[in-house]
Amino acid sequence: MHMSNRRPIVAGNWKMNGNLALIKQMEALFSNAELSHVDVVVCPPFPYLGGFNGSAFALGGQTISHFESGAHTGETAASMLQEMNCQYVILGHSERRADNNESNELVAEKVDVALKHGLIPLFCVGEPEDIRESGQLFDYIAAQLDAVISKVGIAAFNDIVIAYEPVWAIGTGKTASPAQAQEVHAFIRQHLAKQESDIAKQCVILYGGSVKGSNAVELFSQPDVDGGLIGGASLNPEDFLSICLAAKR
Ligand SMILES: O=C[C@H](O)COP(=O)(O)O
Repeated sequence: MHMSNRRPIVAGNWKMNGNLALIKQMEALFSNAELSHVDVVVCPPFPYLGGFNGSAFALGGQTISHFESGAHTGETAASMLQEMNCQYVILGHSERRADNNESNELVAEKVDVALKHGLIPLFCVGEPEDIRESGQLFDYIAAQLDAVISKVGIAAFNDIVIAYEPVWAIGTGKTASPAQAQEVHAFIRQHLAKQESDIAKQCVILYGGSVKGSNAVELFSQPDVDGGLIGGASLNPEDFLSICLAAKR
């Protein structure tokens, strides 16, 4: 049997929350934690990226512009995140798709720009509740994946992390069951495998949506779930640490 060597990732998405005090608390707690089994990422709002000192975790942005630079007021370039020591960037989050009308095609352009600047996209896919109820779940996820595959090519998925986040589970306390998460993660892997089976086996796929210390072990123990993208619980250092400790060993 082929054994994957996928390394777990737990990423905290602070969204538009947090402050300098939270950075201090996080750094104090995480600098003494034994987390050699997992890559921990924190994605704070842009102004706070420069406020982190230690190397207890990697940093990520929450979006980038699809432009490289220039007269685009309010936007942030991939090269700037790279200069501010970011290794990751969240792209295609459902909140940006909804609040900022980000289409599958725009998300694909951003993934392309991120890769060109050496950032690892945390590329989010996931269905709203009505899509799941109408039986279009897999077509919907496939279209989100295909837009990026056709823009950057399947080989680029060596350097892309996928996050499956069912929209109905985000910030609602309504977590996908471990079986529901596994079903979609397996589908994503099979969909990639239609193009390139080794890349499908190696691709890290995170689950996001109301992950907490109390449900993380069960979610992360699913065979195709390689970690999590954590919103609300990433704002509480102890909760976030317990989720990181729950990653597969
Ligand atoms: O990016 C993180 C997700 O949107 C999950 O958020 P949540 O953990 O608050 O449900």
